Amino acid sequence: MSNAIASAWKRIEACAKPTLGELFSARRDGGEGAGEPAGSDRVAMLTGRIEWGSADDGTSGAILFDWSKTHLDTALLSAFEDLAEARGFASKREALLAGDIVNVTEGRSATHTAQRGTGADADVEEAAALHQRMKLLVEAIHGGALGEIKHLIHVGIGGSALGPAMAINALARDLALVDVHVVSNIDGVALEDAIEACDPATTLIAVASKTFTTIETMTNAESALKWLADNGVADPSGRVVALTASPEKAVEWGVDETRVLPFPESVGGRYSLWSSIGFPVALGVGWDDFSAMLAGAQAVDEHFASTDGRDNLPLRAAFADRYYARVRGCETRAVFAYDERLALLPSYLQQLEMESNGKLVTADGKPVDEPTAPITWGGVGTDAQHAVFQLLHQGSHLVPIDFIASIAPGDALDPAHHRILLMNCFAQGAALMAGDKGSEPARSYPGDRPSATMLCDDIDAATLGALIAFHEHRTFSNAVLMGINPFDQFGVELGKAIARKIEKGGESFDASTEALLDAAGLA
Ligand SMILES: O=P(O)(O)OC[C@H]1O[C@](O)(CO)[C@@H](O)[C@@H]1O
Repeated sequence: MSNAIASAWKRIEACAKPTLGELFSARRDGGEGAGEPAGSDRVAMLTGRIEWGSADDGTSGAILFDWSKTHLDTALLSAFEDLAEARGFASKREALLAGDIVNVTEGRSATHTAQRGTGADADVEEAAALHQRMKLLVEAIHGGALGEIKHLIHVGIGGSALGPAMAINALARDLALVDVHVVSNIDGVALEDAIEACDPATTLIAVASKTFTTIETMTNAESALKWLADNGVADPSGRVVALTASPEKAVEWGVDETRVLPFPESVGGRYSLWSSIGFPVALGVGWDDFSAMLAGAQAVDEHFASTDGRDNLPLRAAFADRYYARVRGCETRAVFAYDERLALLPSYLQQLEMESNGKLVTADGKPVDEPTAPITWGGVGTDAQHAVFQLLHQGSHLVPIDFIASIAPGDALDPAHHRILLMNCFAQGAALMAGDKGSEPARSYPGDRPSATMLCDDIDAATLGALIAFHEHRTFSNAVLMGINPFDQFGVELGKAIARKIEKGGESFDASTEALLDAAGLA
């Protein structure tokens, strides 16, 4: 570790640890904290907005990012700025956005931002050409080129499924043009659920796999085609669209080249919603919404690319993430979406953050000397309040929390629904921070528990794009602060290799695994 990195951490660790209450009042013992912004000045210091679009054409939107209920203060912000500088944050960000090799272990660039127009010219042009093909295909399908299509079964897993599933769940509630079902699990129950809801005569299958080799996806795809064939579809392969970075494999598998939408190898699976992996979103809710999602993400890219230090909101969020993981020993971070439309966001962020930053070595192969990605978990408010918030308020773990909410409601019912939803969201943040002494130990709340709030104007396609891009850049910023490569995922390979060996047979394993195989009749 360089001296500059070590000394930035020394400063961070030596910072005083005022409580959130003290930070808001700037009153501390011994006169400490004099000059520290308090009250609304603190809120102003730690709150920022990212906006996009124009009110004239109805495309405007914004997200307010309020990190004031975290323990970040001026001393920590400045020490973390030094850490970011020591880690070469600005040049690493530039390398990412210029399409340089940032995924060093695989010798690749990471060009997901180019898919929404932020990146090197050649990458942006390649993305525009892909989007043009995708748009033509979506419009042709909507226009009946493949016959009447009412349903899409999107088969994929991990990054090839979580983004489409989340986006469809958020955006296709009232206006689905095509009824989309995302099937990921190899458990046949998942595909059965989808096919029961679809009419084979009007169903299209999208096979989404970057590698086009993933066993779950290929097995589900074969079964989906068999279902079409068994149910009177004369040419099942004529009903398949392939979304992949391995177009030759898709063609070999039997998909007509005109229905293969190839995205670049440099777009990572968990960063691929912007590429042809977003096809079900475009087909399900229309091209305009898919484009709006890209535009919302691009607005965040612009902020991320052009804002320095503590004012860079994804980087500021990463300062707090690193602080809680390393200084306060928090092993998890929870995300609660106070909006039914974002019900699948916590699972999406789980993959994004844990697959990117759950690592043991730095980008140059040395052991990481700090805790890497915390475990991301979460759920939907207010349901989670009545299930897991007991531990968050009174448990022995310190869990930094993100709240995400929308000012505009997603429902047309009595406004009381949305009012109560938002009041609950804000009340939880306030209660976690303030605590309460209570009349007896069991009824007391320690307080001083941190949270951040992302308050969206509305949940629409652009907002969803902006939220995801914010978390992509937050994840990247965390990786830079730790010196790790967020773009590989070798940790998932060993289990896959052992599953292949089991399938092949002829190898023996440990006694427990052998006994389990035996008990299940797989030995
Ligand atoms: O898109 P593919 O190649 O089928 O891979 C699916 C998922 O599997 C993983 O490689 C993990 O096993 C993810 O990174 C990826 O999103």
